[in-house]
Amino acid sequence: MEATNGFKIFVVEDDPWYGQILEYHLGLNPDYEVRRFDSGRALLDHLYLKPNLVTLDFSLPDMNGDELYNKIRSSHPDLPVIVISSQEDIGVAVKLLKMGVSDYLLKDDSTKDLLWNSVIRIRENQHLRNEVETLKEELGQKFSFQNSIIGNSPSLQKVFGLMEKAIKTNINVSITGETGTGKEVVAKAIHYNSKRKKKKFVAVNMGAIPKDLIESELFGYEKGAFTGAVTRKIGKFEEAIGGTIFLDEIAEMDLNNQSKLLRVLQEREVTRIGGHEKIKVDVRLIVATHQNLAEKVKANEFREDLFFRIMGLPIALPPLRDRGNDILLLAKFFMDEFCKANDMAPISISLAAKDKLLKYQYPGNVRELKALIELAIVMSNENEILPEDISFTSITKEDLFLMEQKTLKEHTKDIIKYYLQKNDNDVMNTARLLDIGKSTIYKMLKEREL
Ligand SMILES: Nc1ncnc2c1ncn2[C@@H]1O[C@H](COP(=O)(O)OP(=O)(O)OP(=O)(O)O)[C@@H](O)[C@H]1O
Repeated sequence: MEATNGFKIFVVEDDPWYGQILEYHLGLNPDYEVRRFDSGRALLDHLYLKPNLVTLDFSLPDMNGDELYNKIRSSHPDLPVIVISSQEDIGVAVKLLKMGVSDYLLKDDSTKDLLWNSVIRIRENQHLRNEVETLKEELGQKFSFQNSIIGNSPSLQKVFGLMEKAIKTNINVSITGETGTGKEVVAKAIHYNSKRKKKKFVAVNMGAIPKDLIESELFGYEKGAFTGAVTRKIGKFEEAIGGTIFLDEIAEMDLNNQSKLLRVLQEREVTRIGGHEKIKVDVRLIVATHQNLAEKVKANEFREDLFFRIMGLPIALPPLRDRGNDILLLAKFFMDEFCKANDMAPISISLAAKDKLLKYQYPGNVRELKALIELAIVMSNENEILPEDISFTSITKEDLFLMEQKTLKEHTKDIIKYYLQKNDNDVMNTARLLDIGKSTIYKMLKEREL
């Protein structure tokens, strides 16, 4: 950090000689801007100058350390304070540290060095905290609707409208949609645009955890709760306190674990396995599934009471094939993203290739589109994506049929040819099977159309 943007340290010390020593010593670091005050009042009057750190002599003429510290904390709760005292009273030290002072140093021969180290440590902590804040901000930006959820089809606009509603409150949210439609992206965007954004978004995939481990994963355990529990483990619910827990593939949960989850949601508190303490868990719950939960309730595979508790605000994500032109917006987004990440110049896409993308059915939805665009870029000449660069791995007969650009007459010929081959060129049989006149087939054969 440059001196112009220095780290401001305010030293409060009524003994001018000792104050000068501290001021001189700390001033040896050119990054520090040190100012000295000789009373608590003088410091309070200058807090508007926004120091980064304050050191306090415990016994000042106008007030003592804890009184002054309380006053500082009430107006500047995040300002780190180091107390320097000539009293070797462990009780006072513990009390001040409990109140939240960053460090408590005794006035002796080693004070200067201890102070020097303490300032470095506090500065590093502040730096890390700022970095975390900036990253959280960036993450929030990244997950703002416009940046993270690409598309403006009417079906997606409807989803955005519901998300806006979800963001304003703490209501539970249940997201449904085929695989790869962006359920997790939506859950994250709700979290990072809500009041909870500074706390954690904790995602748990219920389908990926063996059922015997779900309880300990979600609610944690105490040391010694079972063989192998060598340390305490904090569960995902506790981890998400103040934030959001996202339970993906909720339909995969077995009935026993469903009851445990229901209890936690009703009581809003968890008890770690092997523990007694009830821990309040203020979390927003978002669940997702690609299955039909109502059907599972009917089949007695999902508890009805849990179903109603988690349903909250339901958001149904449309499959990609129903989002029209969003396919091309997403393709462009993934093209730019991939080129940027691989230090390539931006690439374009031909009209015929766009057409090919629009005709496909995308069983794997957005995830599949992303993968096939990335592959198409790799296969291309790096200037333009052409139809032959695009290959669909999970192609269905329906896709193939729609993708072939043929007239109805051409399709008819293909069908007749197919049936003729299948029936050993038996015209009578083929005509009967297709319910058309045999003369139509003879005519086509004569004109060499088949
Ligand atoms: N509208 C969108 N805009 C940009 N990227 C998207 C969009 N929807 C999904 N994605 C991307 O597609 C991929 C799959 O999304 P996501 O994991 O959220 O889907 P999902 O529905 O949760 O899938 P699954 O059911 O398999 O868990 C991710 O890489 C995600 O970033």
